[in-house]
Amino acid sequence: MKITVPATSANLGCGFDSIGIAVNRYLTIEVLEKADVWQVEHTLGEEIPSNADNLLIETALQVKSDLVPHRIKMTSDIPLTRGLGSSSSVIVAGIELANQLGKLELTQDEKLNIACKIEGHPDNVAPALLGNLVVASFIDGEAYAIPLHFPYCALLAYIPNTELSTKRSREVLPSSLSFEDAVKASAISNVMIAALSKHHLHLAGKMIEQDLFHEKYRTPLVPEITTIREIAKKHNAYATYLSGAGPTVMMFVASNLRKNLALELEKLELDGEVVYLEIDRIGVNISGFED
Ligand SMILES: Nc1ncnc2c1ncn2[C@@H]1O[C@H](COP(=O)(O)OP(=O)(O)O)[C@@H](O)[C@H]1O
Ligand SMILES: N[C@@H](CCOP(=O)(O)O)C(=O)O
Repeated sequence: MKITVPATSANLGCGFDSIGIAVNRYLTIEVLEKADVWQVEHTLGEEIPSNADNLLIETALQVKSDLVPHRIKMTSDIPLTRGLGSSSSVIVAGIELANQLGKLELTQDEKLNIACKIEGHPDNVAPALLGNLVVASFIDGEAYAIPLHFPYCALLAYIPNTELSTKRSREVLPSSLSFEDAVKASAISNVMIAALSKHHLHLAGKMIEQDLFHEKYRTPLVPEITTIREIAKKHNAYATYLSGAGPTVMMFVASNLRKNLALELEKLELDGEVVYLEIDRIGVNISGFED
């Protein structure tokens, strides 16, 4: 059996902790034979455990504690700690692993609620589970998610070589906003999602870049976003935003303009890669299950 989960790009600027898209980088786990203890074979680096301490297994055992251990092959082209939802992909894979091995027949809502409880916010786990664009909430332990069609446009990401953990990037956020700012921030996000749902990418992009929730606090951690945004604007990109907690910077741009924008960004010779991405429309996928 194989379980494949896409990467995700959360927030879309003003949709902090609520809105995210699935993108075409993937974590795949292949469930091999039963074993005495859990084994996770991977080449993701020494910091990632290869035993039951791996987040995949920790998650699966939180869902069902008496699962029979297996040997698992894990592969991933989602860069870790870069703002592309690597932890959420593993959490969603772990829930699905427990669901399949434990024959739990969990509903999408149940999977979403478990994933949100573990991750703490819904904006990565919801699109990892459902694909496409998802608007979600996780309040007082209860999660809701509405999948929407993300309009056709190209994605371009600048992925720095440096890591920035979500935990660290959340530490710079304020503990409260004024009532006035909260009203503005929510109105901006409401218009953004309405514009996306009507495929008005220009207006959606304008709103994405007016975020009041998090980007201004995080910009000192990813200062290159300012230059990238200026160049993206010159190339008529719809929007530039900090993907998740960063440090990846995501751009939405018309397909015919993406190549020139990428070439221009490469000229900056930043310490990172400029990569083409597309929307994943499917979310988690299970294949080859044998009883
Ligand atoms: N394939 C994986 N297996 C086990 N743990 C993982 C894997 N991918 C990510 N993680 C865990 O998630 C952490 C990164 O999560 P986080 O800081 O939220 O960044 P990201 O934006 O990549 O989700 C890693 O340091 C690691 O602990
Ligand atoms: N809303 C969260 C999203 C974190 O996404 P990640 O991909 O960086 O884990 C935040 O902005 O903290």
